[in-house]
Amino acid sequence: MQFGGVVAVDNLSLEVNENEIVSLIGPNGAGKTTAFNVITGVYAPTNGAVYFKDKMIACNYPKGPMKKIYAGQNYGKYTTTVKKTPDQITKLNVARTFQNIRLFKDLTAFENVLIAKHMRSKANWLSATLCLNYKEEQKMQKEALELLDILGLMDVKDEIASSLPYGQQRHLEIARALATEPELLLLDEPAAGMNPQETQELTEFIHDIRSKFNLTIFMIEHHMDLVMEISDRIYVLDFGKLIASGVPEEIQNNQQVIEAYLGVPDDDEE
Ligand SMILES: Nc1ncnc2c1ncn2[C@@H]1O[C@H](COP(=O)(O)OP(=O)(O)OP(=O)(O)O)[C@@H](O)[C@H]1O
Repeated sequence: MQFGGVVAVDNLSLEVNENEIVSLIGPNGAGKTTAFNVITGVYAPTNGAVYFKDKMIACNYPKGPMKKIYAGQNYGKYTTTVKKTPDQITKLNVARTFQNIRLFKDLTAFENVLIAKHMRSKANWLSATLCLNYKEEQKMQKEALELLDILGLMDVKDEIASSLPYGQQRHLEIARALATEPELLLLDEPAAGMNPQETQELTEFIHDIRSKFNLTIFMIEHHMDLVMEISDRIYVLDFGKLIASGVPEEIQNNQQVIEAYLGVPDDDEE
């Protein structure tokens, strides 16, 4: 993925298998969020492809002015264009949360989850307003409440999202992502801004939702305790390039990773 002359993600190839928890780590600016944005259809890759359950959901190759300035590898390898919007990718059962929380700030916690439920539904807001599809609407409301309960947000279901403490807003974002009934859940720095105790609770919580919702989880995270405890496998990016991949023990002992990342304490690390 190249932005003008900047190669943000360079020849990255990775896979996440069903039911795994896989983490993508690396220093600031390594290209992690860009990789998520390519996977979820926010950006078309400059030269590359993304597959979900063996189906191509994105594919692109250098075109127009990019033909001249493309600085990556595998020129000529990709020859088709497949571009699904983030919305279409959500409908394929891929959901994500964002580094900077993106809730509907002026709606309640319940409404935030209910809107996400509507993503899965044939009913639209108009038919909901006119009380068409009454049964489906009732079912979605019930499921939204169940999710709020599981996420420990029942007490604040009628609170305006922006008025909730930060930790609860993060939980609400996950509830909203789960409401779209994903098979693959992408979490972009879910523990950002959390203290060690909240981070530990989140670690257990991510474990729980994987089994409860039969999820595959792909996660960007800077909190190494969480990453090392929870990940089945880890990929490490540095300056857009993959420098290591493996199980947590391999990553912890990889000299290149230690130098690039683990050796440099993050500001919010203990
Ligand atoms: N829309 C964009 N236009 C231009 N450059 C971009 C754009 N998005 C990202 N970049 C650049 O791509 C590189 C990778 O950024 P990215 O945000 O993906 O890194 P990151 O690993 O997620 O960092 P962080 O941990 O700080 O979130 C950076 O050099 C960034 O400035």
